[in-house]
Amino acid sequence: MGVNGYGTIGKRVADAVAAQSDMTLVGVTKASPDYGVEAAARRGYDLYAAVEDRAGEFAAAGVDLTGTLGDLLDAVDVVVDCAPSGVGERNAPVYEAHDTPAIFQGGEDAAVAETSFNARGRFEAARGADAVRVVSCNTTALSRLLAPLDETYGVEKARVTLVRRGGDPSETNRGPINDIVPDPATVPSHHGPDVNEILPDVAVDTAALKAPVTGMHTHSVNVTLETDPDPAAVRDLLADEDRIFLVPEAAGIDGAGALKEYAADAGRPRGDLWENCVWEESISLTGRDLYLFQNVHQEADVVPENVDAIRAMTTDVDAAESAARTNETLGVGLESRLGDDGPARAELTADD
Ligand SMILES: NC(=O)C1=CN([C@@H]2O[C@H](COP(=O)(O)OP(=O)(O)OC[C@H]3O[C@@H](n4cnc5c(N)ncnc54)[C@H](OP(=O)(O)O)[C@@H]3O)[C@@H](O)[C@H]2O)C=CC1
Ligand SMILES: O=C(OP(=O)(O)O)[C@H](O)COP(=O)(O)O
Repeated sequence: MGVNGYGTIGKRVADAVAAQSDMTLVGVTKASPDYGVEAAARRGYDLYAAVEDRAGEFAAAGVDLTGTLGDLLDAVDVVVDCAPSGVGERNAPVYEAHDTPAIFQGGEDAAVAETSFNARGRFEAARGADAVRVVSCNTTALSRLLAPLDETYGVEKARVTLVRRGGDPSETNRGPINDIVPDPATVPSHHGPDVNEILPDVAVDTAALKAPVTGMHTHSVNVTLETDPDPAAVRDLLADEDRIFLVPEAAGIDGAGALKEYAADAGRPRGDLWENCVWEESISLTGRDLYLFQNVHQEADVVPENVDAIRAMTTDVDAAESAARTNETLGVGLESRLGDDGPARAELTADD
């Protein structure tokens, strides 16, 4: 497969694909010969020009290219488009011209693909598809949370407030710098309808803000269930989800900064958190109303989803097996030894 757009998401998807024994990363593309080319070179990834007219910039910078986007498309059985939001849609005709199935990201409108994708909530719809859209980080996290709740208890209505990061750490041109703003000011935000691209029968209203932070998004979640389980049962249900990390109260992790530090200490590449991070002590019920807080690492949580989307499109591997393979190769499924289910100190290994 190939990655068209070796940026924040693209470089992570490239590494995740390269780690799969049943996949081959043929190469990646960039539009400009900036520092990202060194990351690709260190990993031995063949580099292609995303924009043919700009290939000369690479030669001028002394950067060797293997070819252009067209060459890459002719060499792969699927391309993962990780271009900036809205650019993927412009790339779609090129993929079609090369008869190369494509995976798009959440910055594209749902109409760019035959189906939106989330391994937990909507896997089979991507089987054999020519165009699939992996929903964005927020929608990925909400789909992972609402799918087991709806399956087990029924969801009467979900209401979520999203406090989104203003931009990624490397994006110095974004904000807000000194404000917290409704974004969009209209309610509901686009996130609810995006969740319905994955879980069409779940009623969910979302309201979104942007804050002057870069590390992670934070969700304040309220779900009215159709039954009234006890909090321990909900906790156990979420604990069984490999892509949900229950942050134990005893760990003293109080926000994104500590979460990212925890991930780095755990040896995660780039300090990435592929999992939803749910504060365990926040899980509470008032009658049928469930409440919890979760953090979302926007740069990372869509990465295992892209790997599973490739399998859904190009193989007959089922959802459970694909997720198990992806989780095993990447090491998805954080558990703190300070939590009830965590490995005892004696069981911890250097890889934990
Ligand atoms: N960042 C995030 O938090 C998340 C992003 N997404 C989605 O993922 C997608 C990518 O976002 P992100 O990784 O942040 O973007 P970045 O800006 O970090 O990376 C975009 C990459 O695309 C390359 N590029 C530029 N123009 C083209 C083109 N015409 N064709 C192909 N590649 C091109 C850029 O090359 P160069 O660097 O050389 O200019 C860069 O490598 C978007 O749809 C976004 O909405 C989804 C979830 C979270
Ligand atoms: O928050 C995100 O998308 P979403 O809010 O549309 O779910 C992604 O992190 C991409 O966000 P950006 O388009 O502000 O970089």
